[in-house]
Amino acid sequence: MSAPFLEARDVRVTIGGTPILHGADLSASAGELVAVVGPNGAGKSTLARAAAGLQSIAGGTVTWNGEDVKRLRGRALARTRAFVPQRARVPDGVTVLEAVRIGRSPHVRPLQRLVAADHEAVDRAMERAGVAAFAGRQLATLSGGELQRVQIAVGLAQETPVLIADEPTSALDLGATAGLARLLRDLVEHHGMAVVLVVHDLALAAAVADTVVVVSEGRTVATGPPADVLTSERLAEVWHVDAALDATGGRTALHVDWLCGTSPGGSPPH
Ligand SMILES: Nc1ncnc2c1ncn2[C@@H]1O[C@H](COP(=O)(O)OP(=O)(O)OP(=O)(O)O)[C@@H](O)[C@H]1O
Repeated sequence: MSAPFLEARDVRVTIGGTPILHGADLSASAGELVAVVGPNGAGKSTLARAAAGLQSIAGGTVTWNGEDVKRLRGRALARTRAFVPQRARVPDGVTVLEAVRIGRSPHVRPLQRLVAADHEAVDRAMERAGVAAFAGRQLATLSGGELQRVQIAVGLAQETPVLIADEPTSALDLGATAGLARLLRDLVEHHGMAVVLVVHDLALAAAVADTVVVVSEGRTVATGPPADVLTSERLAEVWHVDAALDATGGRTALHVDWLCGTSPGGSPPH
């Protein structure tokens, strides 16, 4: 792994007078998959948006290859990172193919048509995200999981060195989730990409990530390899559950004592 391509340090975000992030850090290098985990409302999406240059920050720094994200705009930013949002906007009358072609637009000169290389990139992205079979369907007719895969295809068509995906598996079935896990690993291992994945499934995070970043109450509270970070002590402290990560033989599982613990927001189990 090289020096961090994306580096967000001590990021502070205030929305409508309310502090949302007050000291969050996140970095990602080429060939690294970083999973951002944490409870509901911890600030994961806000951090991902700030890192992607989509959320203005009140303090701290976000740099891409050493350059302040504020200096990157429009097409330059869109060629640097793809951002797969948690909730996709679904414009009326747009097909899957058209949406993925829009994803390609940062590479197309203004008022120019897509050239052969762009069509190939669009086809490749649809194939890899598993949406080619319904390329002609209107977005508004898709299931939640199908739409989520289209969002991934849109991001892949951008062919950026960095992909930031905010809970891209939340609507996916088990097989589609495993397929996406393999795809993300392929992007970092064989294409040298940096991938930032916001995800709730800690077993999945442990399986795919090189580095796990734990965000809690607007701060980064731990960063490191999954087994070092997702300890039972931290699961109790941050998520208020009695649980243990089991990562043996290439399989990961989270063993949770579902009925032990406290209600959300309560104190940790004893
Ligand atoms: N535009 C906004 N206006 C007011 N509050 C906001 C806004 N955006 C986010 N927040 C608040 O900031 C906090 C962090 O939100 P964020 O979406 O970053 O959390 P998250 O960790 O991604 O949560 P989840 O896991 O539930 O998706 C939440 O309490 C949320 O309600």
